[in-house]
Amino acid sequence: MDAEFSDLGPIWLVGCGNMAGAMLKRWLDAGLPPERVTVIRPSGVSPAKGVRTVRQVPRGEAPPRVLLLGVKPQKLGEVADSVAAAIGGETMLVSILAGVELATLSARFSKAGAVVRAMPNTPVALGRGVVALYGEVGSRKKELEALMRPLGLVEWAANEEQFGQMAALAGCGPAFLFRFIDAVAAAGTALGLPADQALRLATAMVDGAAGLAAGSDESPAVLADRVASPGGMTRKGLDVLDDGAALRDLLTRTLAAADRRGREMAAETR
Ligand SMILES: NC(=O)C1=CN([C@@H]2O[C@H](COP(=O)(O)OP(=O)(O)OC[C@H]3O[C@@H](n4cnc5c(N)ncnc54)[C@H](O)[C@@H]3O)[C@@H](O)[C@H]2O)C=CC1
Ligand SMILES: O=C(O)[C@@H]1CCC=N1
Repeated sequence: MDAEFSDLGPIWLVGCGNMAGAMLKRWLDAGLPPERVTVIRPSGVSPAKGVRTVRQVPRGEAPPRVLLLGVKPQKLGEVADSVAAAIGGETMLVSILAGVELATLSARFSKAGAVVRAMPNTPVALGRGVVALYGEVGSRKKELEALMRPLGLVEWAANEEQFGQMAALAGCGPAFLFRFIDAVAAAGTALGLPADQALRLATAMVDGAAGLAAGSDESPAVLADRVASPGGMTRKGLDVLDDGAALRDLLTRTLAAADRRGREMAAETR
């Protein structure tokens, strides 16, 4: 844990669903004191012991150091006025909303001392996620990075277009990989394996292979070659995936579709 991590906050989470909830879980697991966190959610149900949970953005309280916007992009209008009224110059506003541009956020939350976009993914719950960042946070950069580092790999985007591309790859990516696991399991079932066993094998295989790739200095191409014995089984399978760059083409179209939707959403909320 960073020395300064346990001193971060107060942090308010406006919306605490799948994504903000995953971030909170990891922060608490990493040692963030729960009493530094306030969750604002319609149910009023506390997501974790010791976390103050309220139904509406508090009024008349000292502004938080960090306010994480974690609602769906379509809900921005619903929470914007109460959030704008509650923040101050000491507040760093962190938005995880896909497709809502920095300029839109800065205009709505002009009182905030800093406004930044963050694009996490759900594996942050394990501290093995990715967080893309984009914005001008000035002197708050170290504090923001200390907050995000326990979540996994933290990468800054050079510009907002790149931030959207990072969102398509890493923010959406877990869903694409889950589809891949399902597809491998279905293919194993088609070979003749029992479905439950095929899913167990597919999941463990992806977990182990990803760990190997993450811990290796070799490229994925070299690691694939190490699996493929000359004249053996794997090469025949790779030939199918590589034919006409079939897998690469499929994923290029997949990420492009996600990126395009992010740009459409930005236009809709501009
Ligand atoms: N799910 C993911 O993998 C990722 C999601 N995001 C972004 O995270 C945001 C949330 O997405 P999810 O967590 O997937 O959705 P979600 O639907 O699970 O969470 C949204 C939460 O906002 C709450 N909410 C609704 N109205 C509210 C209000 N007026 N005040 C406070 N809370 C309110 C809902 O009760 C819900 O729990 C979206 O903007 C999305 O673009 C970003 C990266 C990855
Ligand atoms: O699907 C979405 O719009 C969000 C952005 C990245 C992951 N989920």
